Order: sequence, then structure tokens, then C-alpha cells
Amino acid sequence: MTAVLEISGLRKTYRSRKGVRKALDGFDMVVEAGQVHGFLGPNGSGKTTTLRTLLGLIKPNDGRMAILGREVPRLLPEVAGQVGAIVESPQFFGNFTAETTLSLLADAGGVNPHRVPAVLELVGLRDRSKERVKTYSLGMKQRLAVASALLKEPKLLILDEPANGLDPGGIREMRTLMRTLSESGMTVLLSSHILGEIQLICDSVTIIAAGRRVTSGSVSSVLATHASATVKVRLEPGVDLAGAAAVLRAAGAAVTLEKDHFTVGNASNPAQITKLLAEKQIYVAELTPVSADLEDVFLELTGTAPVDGANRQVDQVAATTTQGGWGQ
Ligand SMILES: Nc1ncnc2c1ncn2[C@@H]1O[C@H](COP(=O)(O)OP(=O)(O)OP(=O)(O)O)[C@@H](O)[C@H]1O
Repeated sequence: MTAVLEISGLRKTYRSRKGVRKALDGFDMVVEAGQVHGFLGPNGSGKTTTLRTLLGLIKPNDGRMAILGREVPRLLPEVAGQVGAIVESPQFFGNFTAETTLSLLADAGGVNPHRVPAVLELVGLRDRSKERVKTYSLGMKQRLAVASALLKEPKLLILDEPANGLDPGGIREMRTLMRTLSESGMTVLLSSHILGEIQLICDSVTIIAAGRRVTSGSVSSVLATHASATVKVRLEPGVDLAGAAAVLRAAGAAVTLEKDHFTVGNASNPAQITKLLAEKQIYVAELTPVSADLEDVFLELTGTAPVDGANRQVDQVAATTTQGGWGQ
């Protein structure tokens, strides 16, 4: 596969009167051709900064970036015509129809006017294209935004939070649209924090926390690598669960007690659980891997899982991965 987008060692520091903030701290990302790639991270982790830097809107402090094999921002003019992007929600004039809006944009951008009906068809707005934009739902406005970015037939489409504010129906429609675009050979990079949907829309993902990549790869490989380390442990009825949990905790296991079982969150070697408990004459009745979804992986890797009795502050997001586990 060929990389449509490559970022390595990207650094961006913002300076203000309140001090220096590292928004990107050596960030890396690779997006292969024809993929729908999810760019995920908690609030303030650096997603928008990355996208704005890629598009030449912000100057990085360090790092390398290439789009379609061309180094950017130096050679951005060579590839700009092949990149469609919506990084900030575009404002449309409510009294214009979608057709008029797109025709004006096509004219201003030197795009063949024949593209207008083609993109309206593609985003599913054909039948409503002669109605005024102010009568559109949020989902329809998002589609119009995507249509505007598709006018110049980009090879790479970059969308910042395209599902933001959409209801489940709107998100489903957006998902179908993304799939249609990728089937037509386009590469799509979309940032989002709506993880359940990303799992269904995307082929691959990059997860960012505190300006660094914490994991990346196909959705299935990310799930397989990070999600298999949690196991559910059930003991014989009547056996002291809390006592067993204490034995494992003393050995470094991350144990969460439930009513009739407990889970061990960092059990990369589950046999260790059986062994440690058996040494104390505690016998395991059931030990099963817990299948996690992308949301679990995201929460674990970005350190954004809720903390009992505390409101996590935005700058407390973990900067390091939690790869590897207890019991290895
Ligand atoms: N112009 C700026 N000046 C100072 N700090 C900034 C500026 N823009 C962003 N930041 C800071 O840089 C960090 C990364 O912000 P960024 O907007 O890239 O995150 P994000 O992942 O897109 O977040 P969100 O999901 O909330 O949009 C944050 O701590 C943010 O406050």
C-alpha cells in the first residue's frame, strides 16, 4: 500500500502570556491509500492542530509531513488541488439553495460546473438541492460541506469531526457516505471522538493523547493488541472475592471488584492469576477474556477513563501508552 499522508516527529508549541503549551510533541501518523482513517483523541490532544498544520494554516516547530508523496508545507501548492478539507464548520448563506451555493463555489474555484450535480448526487442531496439551505437539518448541512470539499475531485478528503452534533440517523448517513467515497478510491481522514461509530466507519485508526501517537493500525489489530488483556475471574461460590483480589493486587494486578466476580485489567499472562491464587488455596472457577471495543481501548490508552471521586482535568491526559501488562 502507498501512503497518502505521512507525518513524523511533528512538534508544535503555543506560547501565550500564560506560558508555553506543547500541543504536538513528536507526533507520527501514516494514512494508506484508499482507507477511511480515524484520527482519535480526547479534547485538547492535538487533532485540530495537526490538521491545521497539514493544511499550511499553522507553522510547526519541527517534524516532517508529506501529502501524496510531496513534502508539505513547502510543496503544498503542488498537491492542494488534490486535497479537500473541512477543518472548521463552513458557514453557508441560508437563503441560497445547495445548488446555488455549490455553483458559486465551483465558479470561484475554477471547477467545471458539471461537478455540481455529481457531488449533490454523491452526498445524497440531489432531491433537496433546490431548497434553501436554512431549511436543512444539521446532517444535510454537513453533507453540503462535504459536497463543497468534493467539488475538485480530491484524492484525500480531510474532515474534522464530521459527525459532531449529528443524531444517530445522521451519523449512519455520514457513515454510508464515507464508505461510498472510499469505494470510489478516495482516501478519507476523519477526526472524531464518537468511537462507536469510528469502529464501524474506519478501516484504520491513529489514537493521539497529549500530542503523541499512542497507537495506530487497522481497527481489528488495534482491538486485538490492546483489548485482550482484560480477563474476568469468577471463583467458587462462597470464596472471599476481596481476599483473592488483595492477593492479586499485592502482585501488581489492576483488579476491579464486581458483585460476583472481578476483572483484571492488565492481565497479559492470565496463567499468573490462577497460579497466584492457587498458591493461597483459592481456586478459579472461570477465567474469560473480556472483549473490548474501541472505546475501551481509547479510554485505556488516553488515560481518559473516569476516576472515582475526581473530575479529570484536560491536561491530565496520559502522555504514555499503557502497553505491556502485569504478569508478563
Ligand atoms: N491558538 C492557540 N493558542 C494556545 N494554545 C492553543 C491554541 N490552539 C490550541 N491550543 C492548545 O493546544 C492543545 C491542542 O489543541 P487542539 O485544538 O489541537 O486539540 P483537539 O484534539 O483538536 O481538541 P478538541 O477535540 O477539543 O477540538 C490544547 O491544549 C489547546 O488548548
